[in-house]
Amino acid sequence: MDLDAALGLLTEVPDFPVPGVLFRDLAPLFAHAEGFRVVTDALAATVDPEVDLLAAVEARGFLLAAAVAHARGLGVVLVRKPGKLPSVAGRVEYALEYGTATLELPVNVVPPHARVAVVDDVLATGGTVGAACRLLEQAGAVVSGVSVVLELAALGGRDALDGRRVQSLRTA
Ligand SMILES: O=P(O)(O)OC[C@H]1O[C@H](OP(=O)(O)OP(=O)(O)O)[C@H](O)[C@@H]1O
Ligand SMILES: Nc1ncnc2[nH]cnc12
Repeated sequence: MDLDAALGLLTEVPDFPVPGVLFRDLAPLFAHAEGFRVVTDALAATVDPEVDLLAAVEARGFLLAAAVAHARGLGVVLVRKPGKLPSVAGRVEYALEYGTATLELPVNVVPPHARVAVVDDVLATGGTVGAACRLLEQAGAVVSGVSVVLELAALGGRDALDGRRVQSLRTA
């Protein structure tokens, strides 16, 4: 299966989770052994060889980052939604395409000056990945780049990331 066919496993769901949003559902891709491998290998190839660590945002980002981490021999910083972490190193609030949210960074997982690549499934407004980048940078890390499966260009996520390097497998 090639990358185009693998990305063809994504489906579009109108008016989810709120009216007016065209939701891009990666569940069929995650459930397809070959499609998932093709996409995670392609995503792994976008990650700067010099990085020390990956970071990902709960929940879909965790799945992709774990596969990329395995492929590249890296660890993953788990950036979490509120109330999950016993000790919080940093917290940011941000706006989503559909609502607002908060992310938290665990203590003692990001070494100062670590070079970190952020992995996620969808870049929409950039609120989520931007918040993760700010958390990592507040902790003293350097964000070397952002790798996503799908970029929704009309929502301006790339511009919201203030010049950080963004690589997407597909732009819609
Ligand atoms: O660029 P943005 O506008 O911030 O949107 C992209 C984010 O939205 C989705 O996460 P969601 O919060 O829906 O969580 P999930 O992974 O738990 O489904 C997606 O997984 C991205 O992280
Ligand atoms: N349209 C969308 N589809 C899937 N995930 C999203 N996250 C933010 N916007 C999204």
